[in-house]
Amino acid sequence: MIINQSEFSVSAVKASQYPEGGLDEIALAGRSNVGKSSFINTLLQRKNLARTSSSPGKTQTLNFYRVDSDQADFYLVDVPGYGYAKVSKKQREEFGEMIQDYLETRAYLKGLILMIDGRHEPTVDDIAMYDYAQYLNLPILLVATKMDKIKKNAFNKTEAAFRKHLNLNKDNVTFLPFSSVTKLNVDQVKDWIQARLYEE
Ligand SMILES: Nc1nc2c(ncn2[C@@H]2O[C@H](COP(=O)(O)OP(=O)(O)OP(=O)(O)O)[C@@H](O)[C@H]2O)c(=O)[nH]1
Ligand SMILES: [Mg+2]
Repeated sequence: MIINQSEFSVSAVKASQYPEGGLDEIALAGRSNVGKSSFINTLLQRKNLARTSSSPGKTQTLNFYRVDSDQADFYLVDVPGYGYAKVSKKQREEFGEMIQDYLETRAYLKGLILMIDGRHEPTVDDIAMYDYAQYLNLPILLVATKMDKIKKNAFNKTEAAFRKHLNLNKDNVTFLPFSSVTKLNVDQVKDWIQARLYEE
């Protein structure tokens, strides 16, 4: 897939604000600071389209990015990170509701990219999110992020740590190590998205 153009489309906190274009959507979920917004910029070859930050909790709304490609056009949807301690309980509940509403009701949603920090074992929150993603019954691309921080010969350790906590032997799950710094596996991510856009 070749990406021709991309633009920020809309921020939403409720269904009435989702875009009406009728395009398929691919959502990104993962802990705060795991690298979701960086992943979008890397994939779309844009420096600062999605705002990134070294302090967690940067993305607070569902952000829809419209992507024009040589295949079908689609939206990438940046979802606020979970497991961020510095928000109030009420705020966390509102976040949860906003994310659940979107993931459970959006008919255009064709796949979920779940991002987990490749430098550490999956956390309790990561495992809960993975279980929830299974319940949603969507194709899942499980991405191990920040792999530029891991030596090549330790890659299998990361995968083993993931396998220890998450059942990866499922038809709907694809696992990929990734780095926004070295652009590791960007083409494989694009291939996975492309396949989702032509699935019934
Ligand atoms: N080394 C390295 N750092 C990365 C990578 N991806 C992201 N980062 C850094 O991790 C921090 C968080 O990145 P973001 O992309 O803002 O993370 P996010 O998941 O969107 O965070 P929230 O919006 O808070 O949920 C930033 O300091 C990034 O520069 C990567 O592949 N390698
Ligand atoms: Mg973000």
